[in-house]
Amino acid sequence: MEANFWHQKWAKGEIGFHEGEVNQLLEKHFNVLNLQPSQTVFVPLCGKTRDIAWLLKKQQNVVGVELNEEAVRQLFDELGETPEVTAVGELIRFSAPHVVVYVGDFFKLTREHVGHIDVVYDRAALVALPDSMRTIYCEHLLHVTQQAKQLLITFEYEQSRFAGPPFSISAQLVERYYANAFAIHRLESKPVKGGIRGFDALETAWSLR
Ligand SMILES: C[S@@+](CC[C@H](N)C(=O)[O-])C[C@H]1O[C@@H](n2cnc3c(N)ncnc32)[C@H](O)[C@@H]1O
Repeated sequence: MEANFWHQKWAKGEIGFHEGEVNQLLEKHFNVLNLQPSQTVFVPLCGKTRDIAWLLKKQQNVVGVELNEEAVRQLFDELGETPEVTAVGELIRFSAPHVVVYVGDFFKLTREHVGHIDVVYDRAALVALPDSMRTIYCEHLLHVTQQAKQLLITFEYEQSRFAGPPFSISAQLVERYYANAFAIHRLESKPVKGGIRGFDALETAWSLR
């Protein structure tokens, strides 16, 4: 997916992926992560997810990355924070107490940018990318986070029904991307209310550790 595809989605307000409230699977399965207060959660391709506010309330530190600057401005507005904004090479760093979000391309992010990461929370990031980008996404994610354990949330549906995003991610695909790095456990699968574009779909939470 080209950057312009996403910038247009944000400009037109076509952000059906944005939940507007905390993700229920995150809320339900957060405890399996065994995080201590002040540990750091990395949220790739974060948009303006409300999950960040929820993680901050749980006393976690959060690092995110998002292509669209306006989305990140809205994220900080909704957090009630005025971010400090600094240019860092090709990225722009927005920061407030306990939260840093880089504006720019995830693939330009380095280990130095993110620092030590305890857990990755991937909701609607892996599923946002086409097959051709997913292997390199997973490799880069493992590299920058030094293989931090993950709570991964995916969708699964009959891919022939429509072209993504979101793309359908089967258990076999999760294995293909991550079996070399992690033990993979399906925590829960539940139907997506109203489906995706009217088609039946499952939302699944995975523990990768
Ligand atoms: C499907 S949305 C999910 C957003 C968020 N995770 C959520 O749950 O609401 C995918 C997001 O990834 C961003 N994105 C896409 N490609 C990216 C890239 N290469 N680097 C950083 N962000 C990217 C898009 O702008 C979009 O906001």
